[in-house]
Amino acid sequence: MQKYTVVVCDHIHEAGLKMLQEDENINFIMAADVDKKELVETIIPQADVAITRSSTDVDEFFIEHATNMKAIVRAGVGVDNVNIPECSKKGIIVMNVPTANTIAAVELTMTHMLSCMRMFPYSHDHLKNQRIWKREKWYGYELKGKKLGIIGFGNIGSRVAKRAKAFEMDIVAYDPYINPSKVTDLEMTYTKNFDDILACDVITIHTPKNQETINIIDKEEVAKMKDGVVLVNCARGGLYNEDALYDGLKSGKIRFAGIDVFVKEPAINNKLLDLDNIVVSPHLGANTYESQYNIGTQAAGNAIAAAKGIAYPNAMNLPIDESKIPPFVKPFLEMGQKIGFLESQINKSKIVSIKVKGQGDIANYIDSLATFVTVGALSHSTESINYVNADFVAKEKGIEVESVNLGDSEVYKNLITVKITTNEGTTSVSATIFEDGLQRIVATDGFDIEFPVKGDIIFFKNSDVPGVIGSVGTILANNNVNISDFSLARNEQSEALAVILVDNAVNDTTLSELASLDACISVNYARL
Ligand SMILES: NC(=O)C1=CN([C@@H]2O[C@H](COP(=O)(O)OP(=O)(O)OC[C@H]3O[C@@H](n4cnc5c(N)ncnc54)[C@H](O)[C@@H]3O)[C@@H](O)[C@H]2O)C=CC1
Ligand SMILES: O=C(O)CCC(=O)C(=O)O
Repeated sequence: MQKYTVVVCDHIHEAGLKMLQEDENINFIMAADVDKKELVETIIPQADVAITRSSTDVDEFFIEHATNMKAIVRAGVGVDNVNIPECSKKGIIVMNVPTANTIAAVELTMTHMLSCMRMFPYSHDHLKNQRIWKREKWYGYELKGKKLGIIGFGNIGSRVAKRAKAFEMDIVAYDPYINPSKVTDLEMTYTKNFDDILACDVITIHTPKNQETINIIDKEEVAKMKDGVVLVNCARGGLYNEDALYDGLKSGKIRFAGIDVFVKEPAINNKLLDLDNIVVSPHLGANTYESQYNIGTQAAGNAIAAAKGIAYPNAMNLPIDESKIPPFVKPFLEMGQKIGFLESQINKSKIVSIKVKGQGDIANYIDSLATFVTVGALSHSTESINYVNADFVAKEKGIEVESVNLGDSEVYKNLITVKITTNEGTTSVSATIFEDGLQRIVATDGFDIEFPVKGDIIFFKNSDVPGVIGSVGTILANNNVNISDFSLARNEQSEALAVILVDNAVNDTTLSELASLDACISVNYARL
């Protein structure tokens, strides 16, 4: 009888373990208490499938040893600790369990919010452990009538909003990737201006952790907040910069914080723990019996299906069976995904439609290409998007996806064009791959301009007048931003576009300085 090895790397509910134990095709190894290095070096090489939670990083070291691995099941939502591109390279499918712990995370957020307002753990400790009865010491604040700023209005954020509304809070939501009606239909305020969030009495975050959301609250944002603000983070460590949080709490600018997640976990030596105006929990967002039962059983079921090769529910990547497609197709699919991601960064708003056109032989694979573009375009705003459900998720979000086969290509052997329309405008990017494998964008928004599909890219559009390039160069130099590649093009409307590749990340101050140049029409920035 064929046997498959499923390794459970972190603790999951016993109902899930029982499912694995009882399946006669599964050889199940419980390794939650094994030292991580030993796990990776001695157990992971045997595994067909691994089940992980946030305590096991699926990093290059792990993947290097996953010589037999078909799939990884992340028993939870966030996949920021899974190196998905490396898994794809090795042909390992990554699956998550997206909604099973939503309510647990929502209720923990409310717990933190209330604990902060009433300093509950501190009064409890005073009476229970110190045996002091001092009612006058423990005056708190009410949620009623306070403004709650919610960053990220997905599964968790929207449900926190509904519960907070029942506490008679005024809700202000910031999420550029949803239809504003999702918020306004609930008689809450939708904003595109992040400063409206910073002006709230209580702020909570519920976004994925990615390049755009890391440090979304930093020193500059804390400085803009109301004195005595309360901050809650039950999403991921590092969304609020931990130094900014520490300084804000220490100075009293932030009155209280409720924190479930940390940049480095386990966080037993984190300096935030030294403060007296913080409520902390050891990443317990998903820790309810109900949620762990749901996650454990779903993760085990998915792991069994994947081990047997029957199904890959919630697959987040699609390792391509290269024997089934011509070799030139895979890099185009990868490039299509990058272009979707690029455009979603330069045209940040609710996506209305995605149109993908192909010329040359690649046009025969245009539907697959459209799927990859859709995954790229939605990936940083929703962690539940994958190659299997991309069409479904797009439909659910009211996004029209169209793929067009334009037949032969006149100039390039193969050419793809991706046009993304959002509530705020349209962007278009055409790209090809040259014989030497170089992926190049060859046109964008009506400008014929060539640059590589990688790195940190600034798009600076300006009126075509003298002296602009010099000023742009000076601003970048003054901000220690090193230029690695500079391309320039003009259109017939006397506008110019500079595409500037730089060696390091560009901060908001630099972008604002560029935007303040008289000739500037727009500045956009993307990281690939
Ligand atoms: N503490 C814990 O144990 C748990 C933590 N989580 C974390 O919570 C996060 C959110 O989970 P869900 O609500 O299920 O995900 P979701 O995908 O349903 O919602 C995420 C929302 O964030 C929005 N978003 C993305 N980028 C944004 C940005 N730059 N600014 C504002 N909004 C942005 C998206 O449009 C989306 O509406 C997960 O990514 C995970 O990391 C989830 C479960 C448990
Ligand atoms: O229990 C865990 O592994 C953490 C849950 C979590 O953070 C998630 O699902 O994103």
